[in-house]
Amino acid sequence: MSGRAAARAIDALRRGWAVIVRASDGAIRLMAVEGADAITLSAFDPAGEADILVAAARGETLKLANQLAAADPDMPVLIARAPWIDADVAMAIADPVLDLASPLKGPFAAKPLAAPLAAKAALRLARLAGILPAFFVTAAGGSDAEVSAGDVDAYDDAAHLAIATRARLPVSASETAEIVAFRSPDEPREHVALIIGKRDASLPVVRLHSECLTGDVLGSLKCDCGPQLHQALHQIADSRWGVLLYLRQEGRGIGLINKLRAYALQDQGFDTVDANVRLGFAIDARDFSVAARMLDLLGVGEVRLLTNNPNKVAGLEAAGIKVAERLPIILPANPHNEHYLATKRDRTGHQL
Ligand SMILES: Nc1nc2c(ncn2[C@@H]2O[C@H](COP(=O)(O)OP(=O)(O)OP(=O)(O)O)[C@@H](O)[C@H]2O)c(=O)[nH]1
Ligand SMILES: [Zn+2]
Repeated sequence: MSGRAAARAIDALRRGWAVIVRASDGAIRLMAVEGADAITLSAFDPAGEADILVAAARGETLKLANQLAAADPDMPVLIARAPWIDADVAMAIADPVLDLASPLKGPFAAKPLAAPLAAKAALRLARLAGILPAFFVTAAGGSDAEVSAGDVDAYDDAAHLAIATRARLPVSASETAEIVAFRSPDEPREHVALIIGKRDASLPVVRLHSECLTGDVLGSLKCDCGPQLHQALHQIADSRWGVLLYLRQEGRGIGLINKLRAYALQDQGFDTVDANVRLGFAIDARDFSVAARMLDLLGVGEVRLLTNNPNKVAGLEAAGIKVAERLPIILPANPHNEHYLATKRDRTGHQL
């Protein structure tokens, strides 16, 4: 297993380069639809025969399903290439945000997948690369960067995360705080922990905060992240001691650009859950084992967790951290995030 192969494949896909994905059932050669243009597409596929692989949910919107969908509803769909499907049409097939502006005409036809496991690994790679889950696909061949399904799965394995450095960091919520930075050799995202107060034998109050550029930095009113971050820092400062983990899991794990695509779908009337699904991603793509590993490296095995999300409690416990108590973190809604908070309460089990 090689973290390097997955890192190279992710980098290549983001740059619009070809990648070969190999699984136990075969291999496929792919290039991201996002970012392809007439020139790169004809270099990738001179014969104009590459089919288009999309997530099951996108297939559903296009009224297409894979031959194996009955057994596995998450099975990606391979759309047969037709001569009129160029790079621009493929982008309209890939990106649901464009549906209003360019209603898709078709007819589209689904083809059986030659290597379903390789196709599924390709879609996992799309999430890790923060791109739309849509690819031009040909049979494997040539000398492009190659990655195995096992490499893809091992890529964000938290096991290799280590403490890189630590320093005192007085913050407005508490002058007694220390920042600890974590790094993994395989993965560029740097997570940090802020330890607040004086550590003692009592259970720490812990908050897992997933990065939200729009809310944390720009003061977005669409979500509750910014105020929650500051409230959490103060709640921890008011306890004996605790830890805030700042996790680089922007957009519940789908990345900034895909989150903003989800926002564009929300502008069209979809809620936060349906927007993720429509893009072809899980409702919540986060993996809390990274948080568990960080706590473990800090010597914390049991916590009082600040969250309204029972899935966070379950995720952390599944990864080996004991959650002695769940502490709610409740903030007033505003007119822009009222619907978002109601969706979290009604559709993702948040206890608000
Ligand atoms: N994909 C997507 N991500 C969003 C959206 N709104 C906010 N986010 C992301 O959701 C994450 C914030 O979730 P958290 O506050 O950590 O967790 P939570 O699941 O709401 O649970 P709590 O602990 O109760 O706050 C951040 O990564 C945000 O970027 C959205 O509409 N779509
Ligand atoms: Zn947010």
